[in-house]
Amino acid sequence: MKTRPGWTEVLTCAEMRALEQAAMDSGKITGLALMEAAGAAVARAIQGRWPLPGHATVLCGPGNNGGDGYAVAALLARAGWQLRVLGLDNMPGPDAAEMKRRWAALGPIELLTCDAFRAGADSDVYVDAIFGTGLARPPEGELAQIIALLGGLGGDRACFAQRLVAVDCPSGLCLDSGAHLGRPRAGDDRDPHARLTVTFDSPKPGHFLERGPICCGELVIADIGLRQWRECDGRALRPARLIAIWPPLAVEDCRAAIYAPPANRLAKQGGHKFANGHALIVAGPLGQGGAARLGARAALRIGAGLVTLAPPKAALIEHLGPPDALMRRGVDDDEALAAMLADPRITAVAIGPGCGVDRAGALLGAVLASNRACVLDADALTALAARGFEGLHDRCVLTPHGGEFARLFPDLDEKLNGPPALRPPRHGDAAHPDPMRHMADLHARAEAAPQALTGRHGPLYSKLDAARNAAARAGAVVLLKGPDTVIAAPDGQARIHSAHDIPWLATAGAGDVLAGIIAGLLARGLPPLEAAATGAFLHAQAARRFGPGLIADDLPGQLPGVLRDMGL
Ligand SMILES: NC(=O)C1=CN([C@@H]2O[C@H](COP(=O)(O)OP(=O)(O)OC[C@H]3O[C@@H](n4cnc5c(N)ncnc54)[C@H](O)[C@@H]3O)[C@@H](O)[C@H]2O)[C@@H](O)CC1
Ligand SMILES: [K+]
Repeated sequence: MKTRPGWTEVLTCAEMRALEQAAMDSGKITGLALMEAAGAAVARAIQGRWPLPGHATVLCGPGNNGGDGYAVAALLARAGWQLRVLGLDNMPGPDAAEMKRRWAALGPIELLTCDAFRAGADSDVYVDAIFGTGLARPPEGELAQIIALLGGLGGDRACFAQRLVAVDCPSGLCLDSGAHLGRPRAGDDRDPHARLTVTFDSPKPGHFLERGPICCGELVIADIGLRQWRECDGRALRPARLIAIWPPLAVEDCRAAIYAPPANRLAKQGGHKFANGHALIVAGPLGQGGAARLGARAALRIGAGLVTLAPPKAALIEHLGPPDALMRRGVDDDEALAAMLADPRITAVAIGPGCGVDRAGALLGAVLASNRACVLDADALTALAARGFEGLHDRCVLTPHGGEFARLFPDLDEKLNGPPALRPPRHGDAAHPDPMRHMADLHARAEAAPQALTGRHGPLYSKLDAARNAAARAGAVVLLKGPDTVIAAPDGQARIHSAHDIPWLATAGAGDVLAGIIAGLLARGLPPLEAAATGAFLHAQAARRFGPGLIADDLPGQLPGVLRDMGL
């Protein structure tokens, strides 16, 4: 698969509202015009996928998402579609009311109830315009049941999933977090899955996080005329930029980021190998060197000029094999490491993979005192949790998975996932004797007290919030791993990399390779946030390029092809 790397800006729901308000306050555009543009974008997306007019059922909720639904209905009807529109007996805001009035001149509005929904004839397309960014609490009563029906409660999951078009999001999804309000965080069978979601101006975090990518289906980002406010005045509305690195969107490429690092301290050395930096990968005791070797190989492949592997002297014998390009130097203690790091040509360090917690704890002080750009992963994170954050600085990149994050930031983890006793087992946890039973227990407890797993008031605390809070507290870049990787810097800048499409990347040693790629990019002079975000992307691209059957050893060898695909 050849994809060009791209990125797109992401707005939280509050930022989206602020942007819309700024545009309307300028007097140059009205809310009604925005809603017309939104409705037109959804109608266009439907007509693009169902070129022949057919039957459509449009479900309109109480607010502006519902207003978009009435606008879609009117446009489809004018294009020759047969429409069935269900809505609420309420008085929405002025723009949605105008759309409702316009539709009412064209056709009837049935009351949006379960019975009415079930009674109607089958449709080619179902448009979910019940809730969008305004969802503030879990849907209840009839609306909750209709949403559950769309999710396949009546056994119709497969039948709706291919025909469901979501306006902004499948209803019930919190667009700031990607979780469902008042529902088990790990998801639920009743969550609607759309074939297509059309969102406006910019994606929201919930399109990329947690259940979002699974429930939204194909994501279409429609320009509705807000761009000029986002690009000019919008800066003031969004002090901390959030960017999603999202392969299908080729907005810009990251070629410049990789091969013209702006801050390469050694650039003046021209084409010399030291101009590409020197990465030091700390390795562990005899018999545990594989993880660090994977990282070292990845650092070489991503273009670090030199890579040195540093195991204890007694373990050097384990590293006699390839790659021959790799240098090896024994390091037994913190003094030896400090002496090695006195060489200014070493531009980045990675410590943790296969290191052993004791050795990582003993060497961590020397790594941090050297003030070098560094990646702290695996055992180094466990050691850090025990030792505290003193000495961390803004050139450190912490790469925890969920379990390591919980050890480092237990309060943030609890805010995100609920008390440890109530969250699903995950990577890094002590093995649960019976994971299936454990999940069943969790679901039962969540049914009894849904607020135990997610809050009942939106927006929910998100993985993005957790990573940002963690980065601010640690004073370092935090890369929180998962199918949705969030990377945050202490100043609030953040990146999301969504990789739900490559489940085969969850394989032993993949994290060690990621640490090596980031160390290689840091060694080349990339700033820590960019090194971590670009690293996460390249790592995922390598897995995409290889496909299923991947083992971590395959990843570094894919990197040259990934770079070639990007035109490098
Ligand atoms: N912000 C923008 O720039 C634009 C927004 N548009 C549409 O407007 C939507 C947001 O509109 P709204 O803010 O009106 O919100 P929604 O239409 O998403 O929410 C509906 C209303 O229901 C109420 N509500 C929330 N949770 C509820 C619950 N559980 N049960 C019952 N009622 C509940 C809220 O008070 C809200 O006003 C977007 O998703 C999008 O579809 C578009 O028209 C284009 C421009
Ligand atoms: K919706």
